[in-house]
Amino acid sequence: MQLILYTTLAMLLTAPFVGIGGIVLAVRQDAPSSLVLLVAVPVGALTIGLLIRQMVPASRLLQRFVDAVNRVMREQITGIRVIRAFVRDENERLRFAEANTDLMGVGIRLGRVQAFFGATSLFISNVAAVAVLAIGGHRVVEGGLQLGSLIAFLTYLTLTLGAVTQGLSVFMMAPRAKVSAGRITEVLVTEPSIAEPATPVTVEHWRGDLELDGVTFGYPGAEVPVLRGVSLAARPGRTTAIIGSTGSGKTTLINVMARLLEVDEGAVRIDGADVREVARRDLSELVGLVPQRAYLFAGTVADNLRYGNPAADEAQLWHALEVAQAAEFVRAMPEGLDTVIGQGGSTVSGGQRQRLAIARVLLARPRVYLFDDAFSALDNATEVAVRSALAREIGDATQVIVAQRVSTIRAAETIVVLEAGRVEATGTHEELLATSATYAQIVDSQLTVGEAA
Ligand SMILES: Nc1ncnc2c1ncn2[C@@H]1O[C@H](COP(=O)(O)OP(=O)(O)OP(=O)(O)O)[C@@H](O)[C@H]1O
Repeated sequence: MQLILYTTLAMLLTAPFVGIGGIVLAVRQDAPSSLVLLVAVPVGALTIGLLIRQMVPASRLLQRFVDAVNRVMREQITGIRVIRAFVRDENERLRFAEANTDLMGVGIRLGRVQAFFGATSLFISNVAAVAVLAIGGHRVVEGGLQLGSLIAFLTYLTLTLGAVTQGLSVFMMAPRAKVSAGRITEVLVTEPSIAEPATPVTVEHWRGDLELDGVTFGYPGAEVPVLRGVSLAARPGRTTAIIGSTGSGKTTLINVMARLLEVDEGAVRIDGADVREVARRDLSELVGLVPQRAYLFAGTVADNLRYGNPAADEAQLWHALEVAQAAEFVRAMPEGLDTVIGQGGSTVSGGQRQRLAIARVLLARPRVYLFDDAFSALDNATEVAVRSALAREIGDATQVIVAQRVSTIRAAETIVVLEAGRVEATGTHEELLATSATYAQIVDSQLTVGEAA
């Protein structure tokens, strides 16, 4: 897109002036020789036009193949460890070679037409020059034309034909630019599915009383909904845990609570206000989420923590780290809070990343904390320490915890058992042991594993 804009400004806009100016000046130098221009310009324009038409499909293909090579390369770089672990190097090499061969094929085809394009325009221009010399030369000999005028005419001729070639060559780039423009437009016209409310509700003091009422949600294009008629309540000052087998919809449920996904039916309410009626900024301050895969940005530890609260001072950062049991390892880092973390948190371990993400959300001081499997990479002792420090720190805020381990959730005031997107049972650990077969099964499987170990 940048290239076509530049060439349009630099060439397409100037070409008509140069072309027309050249013709006018040439005719003024010598009218009879201008007959050559009358033939050369249309012939040149037509031939070049036809060549460009030839290039259009190839240019379009080229853009697609460039895409394919980029896609394969990106996948291979991201998945390099998996490729090595499964010794798929050779297959991947072949996949890359295949994408590259396609690109090379169309590149060569296009290169050939382009080379022909250059040669043809030069040929037309030279034939025209020979014709001018033949006509004009006679007239110079006969004394009807000055030698200087003939040379000047030749210059104007070259200028005019050059302008025609240049002007038309911009169209050569048009097909690729059109493909690119299409993609940019696709992004620009995408409407966010999470809309800002027209008249947002304002609540003076949020308490964080979270309620889900008959929530149904399905991912776009999926045949069956992931969540079906889920109703539950998470009260301030209490811990509500969600447990269920893999794929039962726990992460989806958490995302619906934070309004990162919009419900299809039912409603999510905080302090009685439908989250769709709450301004998105208010909601993001109200609800703090530690996602399943905590993401850290390239930057220092402090930068990452301040993502939760840009105004936090050092003492607040250290306090949050203490609560998240992260202070010790941050202190041990070469530059403490100013240690640079690699992109995506690549230079810290999974457990360290989780603890930094917990510290980050603590700094934001939301009223509702959503922990999506946020303790999974911590050993038992660290998890217990984090959980008890958290409980003291966040006091009467609402806590929703998704976990796989029963030990993480057994003390929660309310445990919700999610099965295939439905609430199968709700209660305390003891109640569920007596009433929910699924819960008893989960507990049993973990005990067995524990005992066997
Ligand atoms: N972005 C998505 N698009 C389409 N389907 C999705 C998407 N994310 C999740 N799903 C589907 O929704 C279902 C529930 O996924 P979800 O991640 O909520 O489960 P979960 O209970 O958190 O699982 P886990 O314990 O493995 O993290 C799965 O069947 C999954 O295939």
